[in-house]
Amino acid sequence: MSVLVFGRTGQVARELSRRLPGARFLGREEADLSDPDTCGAAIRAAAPPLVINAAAYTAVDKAEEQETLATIINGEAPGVMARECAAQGIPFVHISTDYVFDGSGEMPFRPDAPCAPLGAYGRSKLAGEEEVRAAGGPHVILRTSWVFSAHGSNFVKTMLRLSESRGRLTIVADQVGGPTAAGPIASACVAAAGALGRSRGVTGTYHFAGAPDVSWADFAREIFSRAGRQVEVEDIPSADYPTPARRPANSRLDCSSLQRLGITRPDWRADLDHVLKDLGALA
Ligand SMILES: NC(=O)C1=CN([C@@H]2O[C@H](COP(=O)(O)OP(=O)(O)OC[C@H]3O[C@@H](n4cnc5c(N)ncnc54)[C@H](OP(=O)(O)O)[C@@H]3O)[C@@H](O)[C@H]2O)C=CC1
Ligand SMILES: Cc1cn([C@H]2C[C@H](O)[C@@H](COP(=O)(O)OP(=O)(O)O[C@H]3O[C@@H](C)C(=O)[C@@H](O)[C@H]3O)O2)c(=O)[nH]c1=O
Ligand SMILES: [Mg+2]
Repeated sequence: MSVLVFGRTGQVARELSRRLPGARFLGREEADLSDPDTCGAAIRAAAPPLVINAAAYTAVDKAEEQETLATIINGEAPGVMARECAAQGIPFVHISTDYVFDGSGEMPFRPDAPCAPLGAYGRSKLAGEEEVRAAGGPHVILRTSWVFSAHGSNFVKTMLRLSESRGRLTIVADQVGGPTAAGPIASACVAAAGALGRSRGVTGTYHFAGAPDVSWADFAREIFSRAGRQVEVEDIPSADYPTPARRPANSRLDCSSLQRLGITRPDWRADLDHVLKDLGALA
C-alpha cells in the first residue's frame, strides 16, 4: 500500500517524488481532474494510507476565461478526493493559495481570516478548500504562495529568460508576499501527513510561505543579483501592468500555526540559491 499523489509533472509533485520514492504519482492520463469521478475511482482502487493532491489548474489569467474548467479541477475534483478519503478514513493533504484572500491591509492573513478572492483562480481554489473541509475527514490544507523551482513555469524562470534579451524590466512593487520553493512545500506536505498520522486533531488549514515577505520587484532584483545578471528593475504599480486577473496587493501569510505541524517558514533566499544552482544559473 503506497502513498497516492495526484500530479506528476508539476513543481510540487516533482519535489514530492524526491521525498516519497515509494509513492504512486498519477498524471492526467491516469486521473484527469477535469473528470473528478476518475479521482475517486483511483483512490478506491488503490486504498492508500495517505493521499496528497499536488495537481491543480494554475494558469491565473487564463482561468478568467476558463472558470468552469478551473472550478472542476480546483474545486470539484479535490471534493471528490476528500469525500473518498473521508469515507475510508484516509488522511488527505491538499494545497491551496494566497489568492483566496483579497489582499487588503498590510497585516499577514491568519488561516481563519475571511476569504474574498479577486479572480477566477482564487475562487476555484476557495471552492476546493470548502469541499475538502465539508467532507469532514482527517485533512490538512496547506496554503502557500509564489511557488518557484527549477521545473515548470514560475517567476524565477521567467526572470532568467527575460534577462537573456532585456537589460531593463518594469516589475510591480505594490504586491507583497512570500516566495516559496517547491522543495520545502513538498517537505511540509510530508510533515503534515506525519502529524495527521500521529493525531487527527491537527486537521485544519495552515499557512506555509517563504520568508521574508517581499515585493515582486524586490524578488526580481534578488534573482538577478544572485544569478549575476545585469538587469535594471524599475518599480511600477499594478495599474501599469494590466492583466486579465487582478492579484492581491497583500499576500502576506501568517505562518505561526505551523508549529503545530512541527515545521517553520523556509528562507526563500537560501532556496533560491539551490534552484539557481540546479538551473546552472547561480553566479
Ligand atoms: N504555482 C504557484 O505559484 C502556486 C501554486 N499553489 C498551489 O500549489 C499546488 C501545486 O502547484 P504547482 O506545483 O505550482 O503546479 P504546476 O502548475 O507546476 O503543476 C500543476 C500540476 O497539475 C496537473 N494538472 C493540471 N490539470 C490537470 C488535470 N486536468 N488532470 C490531472 N492533472 C492536472 C499538471 O499536469 P500537466 O503537467 O499534465 O499539465 C501538473 O502536474 C496547486 O494546488 C497550486 O494551486 C499555491 C500557491 C502558488
Ligand atoms: C513577467 C512580469 C510579471 N510582472 C508581474 C505580474 C504579477 O503581478 C507578478 C508575478 O507574475 P506571475 O505571472 O508569476 O504571477 P502569478 O501567475 O499570478 O503567480 C501566482 O500563481 C498562482 C498559481 C498562485 O497561487 C500565486 O501564489 C502566485 O504564485 O509579476 C511584472 O510586473 N513584470 C513582468 O515583466
Ligand atoms: Mg503564473
